[in-house]
Amino acid sequence: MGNIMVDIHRDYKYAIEVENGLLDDLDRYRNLFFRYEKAVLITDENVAPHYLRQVEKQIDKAGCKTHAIILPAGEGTKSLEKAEEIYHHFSEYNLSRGDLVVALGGGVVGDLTGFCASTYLRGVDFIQIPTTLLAQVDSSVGGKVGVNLSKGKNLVGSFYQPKAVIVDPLTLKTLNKRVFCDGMAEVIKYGCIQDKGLFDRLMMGSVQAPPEEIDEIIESCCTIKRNVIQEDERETGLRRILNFGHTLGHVLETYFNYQKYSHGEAVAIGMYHITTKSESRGITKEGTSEKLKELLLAYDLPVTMPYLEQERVEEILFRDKKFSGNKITLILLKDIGEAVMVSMDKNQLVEFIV
Ligand SMILES: NC(=O)c1ccc[n+]([C@@H]2O[C@H](COP(=O)([O-])OP(=O)(O)OC[C@H]3O[C@@H](n4cnc5c(N)ncnc54)[C@H](O)[C@@H]3O)[C@@H](O)[C@H]2O)c1
Ligand SMILES: O=C(O)C(=O)C[C@@H](O)[C@H](O)[C@H](O)COP(=O)(O)O
Ligand SMILES: [Zn+2]
Repeated sequence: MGNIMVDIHRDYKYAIEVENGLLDDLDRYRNLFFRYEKAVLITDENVAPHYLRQVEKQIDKAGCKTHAIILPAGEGTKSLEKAEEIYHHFSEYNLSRGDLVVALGGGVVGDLTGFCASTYLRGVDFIQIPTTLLAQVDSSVGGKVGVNLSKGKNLVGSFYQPKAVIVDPLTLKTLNKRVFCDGMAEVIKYGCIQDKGLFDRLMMGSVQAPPEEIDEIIESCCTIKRNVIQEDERETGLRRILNFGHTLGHVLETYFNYQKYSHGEAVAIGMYHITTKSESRGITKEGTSEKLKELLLAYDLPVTMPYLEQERVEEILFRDKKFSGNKITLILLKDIGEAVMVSMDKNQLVEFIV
């Protein structure tokens, strides 16, 4: 059980605490809550019945008045329309720069809440209480916040770090299997890009939610992400490796209007597909894509590319925010645990992945 410090620069230093039962022990954050007169808690309809009251009670007890916003669950909620609704709530509630916003939920709630916190009054403090595996290993850390447009994934957003990340792996007990496996896609991503030991450990046996070891896995992933973002908060270099599998993954999510594939599933197909391509070109060690496929399938994640119309793929692909002019940096594997960045132009990208 650990406390991982993120130290980006003077203004951005926060702890990621990972501990079973932490949601029953928010008293240890009383010095943080005490700083704020009021807090707006944002969550969704699936998370609220399990955890909202528990969190509200403890924040209230610390002397910070709470107000809750319960959103519909699902990727469709990560939208400008919902952001606007949240801004209205903030203004009705007279939220000030001296108040706090709390994201209690998965990556959808976290990304949207962080985005609203980063933009309302040009910035209100926020904390992350992630309740899905994906949010605990990835989205709650590192400060990428934002919303989707129908034309593309996460096209509107900012970098805005939370004041704290509070991870209670016991919340994973109420997740359904599909959502748990989504999170495993990002865990597998970390193994692929930087941690062969983690990849091999996953290959040795199936991890269920929440097993004894899930807290260790969460900590390993958060430590990798912390190290990456401490070196490169704004994704001008190393941070790009966290996007392995995402170039195609985001195309798939957008192409099907965020309905067919969850984020983890789309990333799973993206990682496998790109690795078969790079392997066939001799960039990736032979056999890597087979190993990756075996691991993804073990977590019921998809690997098969659906039929896609090339014109529409290109239209979505070319809006990827990793483009700078005509050039994009694509993340590939040399081997399990070793990512490489390859710069290519639009034509080369299409040739490479389509
Ligand atoms: N900001 C980042 O760095 C980053 C990183 C990775 C992914 N993301 C984003 O995260 C989003 C996906 O997040 P997600 O997979 O957590 O999806 P999600 O937030 O939609 O949650 C998945 C489902 O699980 C439910 N749920 C959440 N916690 C629960 C719990 N403890 N018990 C029962 N049900 C629970 C939710 O209501 C939802 O139905 C995508 O939009 C993706 O782009 C962002
Ligand atoms: O934190 C990052 O950096 C990542 O790329 C993590 C990804 O898992 C995540 O899906 C992220 O939201 C993708 O960001 P985007 O900038 O490609 O939209
Ligand atoms: Zn992701």
